[in-house]
This record gives sequence, structure tokens and C-alpha cells, in this order.
Amino acid sequence: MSNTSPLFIPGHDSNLLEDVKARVRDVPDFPKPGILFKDVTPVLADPHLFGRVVNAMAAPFRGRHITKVVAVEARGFLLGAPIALALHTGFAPARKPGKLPYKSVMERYSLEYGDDGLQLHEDAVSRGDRVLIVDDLLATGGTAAATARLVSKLGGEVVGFSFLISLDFLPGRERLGAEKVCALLSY
Ligand SMILES: O=P(O)(O)OC[C@H]1O[C@H](OP(=O)(O)OP(=O)(O)O)[C@H](O)[C@@H]1O
Ligand SMILES: Nc1ncnc2[nH]cnc12
Repeated sequence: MSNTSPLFIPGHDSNLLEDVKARVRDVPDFPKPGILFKDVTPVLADPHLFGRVVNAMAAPFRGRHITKVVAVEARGFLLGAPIALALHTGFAPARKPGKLPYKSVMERYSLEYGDDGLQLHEDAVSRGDRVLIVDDLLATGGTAAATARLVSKLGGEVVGFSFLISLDFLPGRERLGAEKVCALLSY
């Protein structure tokens, strides 16, 4: 776990970082020329490795009284839902515009390869909720910052962020507040 964060708690799964790094697949020029896409699907395809990743991403937040995990469509859902189960919390999906059926709040943001928006159901987070935001990857931080704004709009407190990958040559970590950010792998 790369750790500029005091939330980091060393685990006993000593080979995890090497094992995950070996399975993250680099795809050049996807979805646009010049982007080196970090594909995590080979990690998820291995049930043992997937479980170790979920445990390691949840570990820094155990005992932090998290009451809700909010994860970001689409790849964030794959990690956020099992992390919510691991932390015994509820789960709320932050979705791309027009996907949620009930009354929602909305934030716009830009990312490494375009502009987008995110929505949360207005009852997905309650005043006083202690929220962990989960996604597969932190790049510019635009997505996670928009998610944090949605949580704040609804009266929740963002306790931290858990990512599988952080692209540390981009300003995401600083943008979110480095002390709140945990990432298993950094590039
Ligand atoms: O830190 P940022 O620059 O905001 O970028 C990170 C976001 O980009 C990717 O999602 P994407 O929007 O490609 O959607 P997907 O999960 O549906 O593929 C990734 O899963 C993060 O959510
Ligand atoms: N380089 C990248 N690889 C995978 N997902 C991303 N989201 C933003 N940048 C990304």
C-alpha cells in the first residue's frame, strides 16, 4: 500500500503488491491516443487475488467507524461493493447522469480523457454518515473530487478514499488531500 497517509495500516500480505502489479495490464492508446490504460480485469479474474485486494483496500479503514461506502460507476462498483461488505457498511452507487431512478444530486467534472457527470440518490447518504469513497483508479482526481462534493452536499463526512491504483504523475492525490488517500499501487 503506498502510504503518504496516516490511515495506512501495514498488513501481513507481503507479496500482494508484486502479485497485483504483475496482473494489471497496460493497454497503450486506450481510449484515446497517448493514454496508457491500466486494465484491472485480470486482477478481478483471479478469485484469490481479488479477495486479497478487497481486504487490503478495506484494511486502513477498519475501526474508522465508516457507515457508508460510495463507489463510482463503473469500475468502482466492482471493488466498492465487496469492500462495503468487508467493512459491514451500506453501499451507495455514484452513477453517470440519467441512470439513477430516484431524486438525485448531481456534480460535473473532467477527467484524463473527457468530461462527465455523477449523481447520487438524495437519500444515499445521510447527515452524519462517515463515508469511504472507493474507485479502481485515481488519475486527475476529478471523479473522486466530484463524488466527495456529492457526499458533502448530502451532509456526509468523507473519511477517506481507497483506490487500487494511483497515477502519481497526475495531481489527484494532492487534489483530494493526500492524508485521506490510500492506494495499493502507485505509478
Ligand atoms: O481521477 P480521474 O481523472 O477522474 O479518473 C479516474 C476515473 O476514470 C475511470 O473511470 P471512467 O470515467 O473511465 O469510467 P468507467 O469506470 O465507467 O470505465 C476510473 O475508473 C475512475 O473513475
Ligand atoms: N490511465 C487510466 N487507466 C485506466 N483508467 C483510467 N481513468 C483515468 N485514467 C485512466
